[in-house]
Amino acid sequence: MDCGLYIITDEVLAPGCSHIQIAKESLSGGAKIVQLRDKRRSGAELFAIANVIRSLCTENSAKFIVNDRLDIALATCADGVHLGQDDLPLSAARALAPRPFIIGVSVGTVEEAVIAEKGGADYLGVGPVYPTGTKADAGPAVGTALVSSIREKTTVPIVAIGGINLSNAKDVLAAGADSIAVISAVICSPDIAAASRKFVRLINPQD
Ligand SMILES: Cc1ncc(COP(=O)(O)OP(=O)(O)O)c(N)n1
Ligand SMILES: Cc1nc(C(=O)O)sc1CCOP(=O)(O)O
Ligand SMILES: [Mg+2]
Repeated sequence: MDCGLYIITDEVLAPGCSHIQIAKESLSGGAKIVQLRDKRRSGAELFAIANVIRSLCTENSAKFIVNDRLDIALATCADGVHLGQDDLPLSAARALAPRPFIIGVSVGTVEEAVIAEKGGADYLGVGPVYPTGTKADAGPAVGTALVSSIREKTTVPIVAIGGINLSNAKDVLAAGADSIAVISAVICSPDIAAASRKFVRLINPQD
């Protein structure tokens, strides 16, 4: 998987800013992966939104991932789906969606990470690295030490998530993360494109 800045959309945190607007602006700031994450909208609404973000990601050579909803991901030709430990099991999702379809899996321990890699996950969402107010049930922060431990035991890309901002992102990368997933530090910023660009420069200082 081509890594880089991974932006997750959230209309609740950014009132007045739609999933589509967040995707458009973060892509213009250089995001390489956009995840549509919405716990409230209907399937019909998600399908319509996902179709637009699918096109935006294609135009910007970025990957499009749908959170939780494999049905929406498949119906809109998304590049992949992100599944948590309580979502559709990885084995069931993989049976419906063979590679190159991307399946990312959330992990909060080394054991979960090893199981997810063995089960065919294409990347591991490791978190919450730092405390976050964005996801109420995220659990306690695992710290960069868990990123390093998972790096030692697995080879698939690590996408670190949870409380990551411009001040701590370097530490997360130094611990072995391949990509950084961000919600509030980008979408609560008055200029989503500019905030994205700053993360992109941290992730790829050579560009
Ligand atoms: C990249 C990435 N990592 C972790 C998550 C969290 O997924 P999950 O545990 O299923 O929680 P919800 O996001 O569904 O509330 C994620 N979405 N993306
Ligand atoms: C969606 C999500 N999943 C997490 C996990 O640990 O699995 S933390 C999180 C929220 C990340 O938002 P912010 O960048 O605003 O902290
Ligand atoms: Mg989920």
